[in-house]
Amino acid sequence: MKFLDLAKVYLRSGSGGNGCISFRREKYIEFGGPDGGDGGGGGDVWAETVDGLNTLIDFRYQQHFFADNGRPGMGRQRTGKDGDDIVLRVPVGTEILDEDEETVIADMTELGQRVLLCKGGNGGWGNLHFKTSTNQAPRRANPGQPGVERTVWLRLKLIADVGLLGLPNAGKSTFLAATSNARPKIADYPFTTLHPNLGVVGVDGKEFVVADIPGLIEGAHEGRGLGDLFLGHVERCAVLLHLVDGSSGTLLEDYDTIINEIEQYGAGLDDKPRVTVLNKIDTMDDEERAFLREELEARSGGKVLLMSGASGEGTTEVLRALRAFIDEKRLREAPEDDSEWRP
Ligand SMILES: Nc1nc2c(ncn2[C@@H]2O[C@H](COP(=O)(O)OP(=O)(O)OP(=O)(O)O)[C@@H](O)[C@H]2O)c(=O)[nH]1
Ligand SMILES: [Mg+2]
Repeated sequence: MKFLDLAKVYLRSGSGGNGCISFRREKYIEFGGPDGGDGGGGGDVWAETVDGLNTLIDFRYQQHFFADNGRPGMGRQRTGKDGDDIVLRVPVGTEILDEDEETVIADMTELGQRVLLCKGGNGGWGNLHFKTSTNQAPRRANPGQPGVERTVWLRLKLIADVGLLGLPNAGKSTFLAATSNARPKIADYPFTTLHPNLGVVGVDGKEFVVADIPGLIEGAHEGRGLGDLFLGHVERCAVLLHLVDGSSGTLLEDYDTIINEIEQYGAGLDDKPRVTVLNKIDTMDDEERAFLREELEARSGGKVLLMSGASGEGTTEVLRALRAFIDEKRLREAPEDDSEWRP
């Protein structure tokens, strides 16, 4: 089971522009000297860590990054325009690997870190450069150097911000599918190997990662050993989202089952902030909603949100509640040196 986000990208820096062959032409000057300018440099391809990203999902939509070519030099000593650089914006924590998927080219651990992946080709010299004492009218200029092509992998260890809890059939997958529709489930990446019950959801322009973790609780329950990787992820969750199926007819028992499992599991899971949701409210009328909510609030000792993953009702409020806990945790953990802060 891997919580890794992977993306393969194709990069190419720009070629340099050709140098120019040209001679001065002015009134009263019969044989003007060479005045051909140099070609512009080709654009580079860089990677840079930026704020506000915590997945590689953008690279699902764009995999080719080609920087612009430099423009050729021109007469009257004019240098060609440089090609624009192109910058891959990646989250902090991204590793960049060579095509072999083993050689690490760069480990992007700090905010604002920049690494050059493909250098643009140099522009060629114009004939101005080739003037010598013996040759005052060189008919020679250099071509621009070609750009560099390269394929690299981006690899990011995903941090699950939210752990999704609930009995089988509570509606976890439905919730993930409904809330991650604008940003598709990570499992749908054509180029990743991920646990399927993991999704990226977005609310108010920020995204976070929700991981379905009941498998892990069942595992603990049966006394099976669990990988450190997995535990690490749960420990780093900012908040747990507990979905309780309001249509099961066994609301409080269902709730207790999960709470017992959390307590047995240990690893600080029961100290995590929790958002409790009464799900499948599309099956109930207002009276039933109010009644079940009251029951659940009394049992959980906290606020209960109402939601239907199927109809979408209440999902935004749930996402916002999760978001608030995530923001709070990130603020709390922000070091004095804010370079590691990851929104
Ligand atoms: N009426 C209604 N049905 C829902 C809702 N959410 C899920 N369901 C149904 O409940 C059943 C289980 O939904 P899933 O999303 O697969 O539940 P799950 O929690 O992922 O289940 P497991 O993967 O088995 O743990 C499906 O038949 C869904 O169509 C809801 O909000 N309203
Ligand atoms: Mg499911």
